Amino acid sequence: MSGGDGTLALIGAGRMGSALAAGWLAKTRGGVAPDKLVFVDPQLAGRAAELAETYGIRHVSELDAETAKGVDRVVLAVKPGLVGETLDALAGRLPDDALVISVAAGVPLKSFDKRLAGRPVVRAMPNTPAAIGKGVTVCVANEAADDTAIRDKATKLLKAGGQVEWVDDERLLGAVTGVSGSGPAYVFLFCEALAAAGEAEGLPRDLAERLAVATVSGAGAMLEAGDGDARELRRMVTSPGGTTQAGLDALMAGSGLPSLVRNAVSAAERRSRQLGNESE
Ligand SMILES: NC(=O)c1ccc[n+]([C@@H]2O[C@H](COP(=O)([O-])OP(=O)(O)OC[C@H]3O[C@@H](n4cnc5c(N)ncnc54)[C@H](O)[C@@H]3O)[C@@H](O)[C@H]2O)c1
Ligand code: PRO
Repeated sequence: MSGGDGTLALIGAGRMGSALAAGWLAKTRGGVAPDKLVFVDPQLAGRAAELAETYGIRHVSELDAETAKGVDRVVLAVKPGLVGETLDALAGRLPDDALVISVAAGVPLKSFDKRLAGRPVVRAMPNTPAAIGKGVTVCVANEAADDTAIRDKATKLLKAGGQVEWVDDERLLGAVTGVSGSGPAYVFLFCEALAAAGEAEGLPRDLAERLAVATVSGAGAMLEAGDGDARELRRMVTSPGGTTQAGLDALMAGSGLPSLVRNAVSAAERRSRQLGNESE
């Protein structure tokens, strides 16, 4: 089981919340019993609705006092702008020692400390590959959660989605959001662009899409296998004066792909700080 005998409340069962819940419910990874999980969301839809139906998970539109009594872990996955009001509604109901894990981009620990005085809070940044156990989550603890047993409890829960890393400096979470939180979207965009380019060169659309998906996932699997870092693996594909070199030269023309990626991560990091300020 994923730590504790109490109920795990997922507040905000949208895209990220349901990706996390899929990991908790996977027997080999999360092993959270469906009757120990409650979805708290006024509008249960999509993947979360499917999970609720498949596993018979209880669903409420807000955390009522009776349900809240049995809660020992809360994962908060509402939009950053809704964190404040959601916490205000929760604060008086949650048991004092309930662990709160927030995945809201940008929302700082101090916003939680202000509303949940003394409660252990972990601010975490996961990503959607958590749904298949291939995600990565970076965490930072507030003072009340800065304790091995509490960190272990959070790690155990978040590990159902993949790797878990901890940092001590909360300011790093913005850069983490820019790299791994938003990162899957950059990779998906690259995959879309690769398929579209193949189609533009005359490949049938469905073949171009299959080639792009196989290439992105094959390259990712090689990185994961650890038979070399990204630079070494890239060199293995690149014959001097060959086709890959011609393609890479085009990717590096002008300001080049590294500069575009640098700008993307920086823009996401900046937006994360803005979301934090807007959530105050
Ligand atoms: N989507 C991602 O890749 C990703 C990655 C990391 C972190 N996050 C963070 O996760 C959070 C949710 O993002 P998302 O993409 O899943 O958004 P989403 O819109 O898919 O999900 C948000 C959910 O919150 C629900 N909700 C709204 N008000 C609520 C309330 N008062 N109580 C309970 N539930 C309520 C909505 O009905 C919705 O289902 C955000 O804070 C985001 O920064 C998202
Ligand atoms: N998705 C959320 C957003 O786009 C946070 C990281 C990934 O704001």
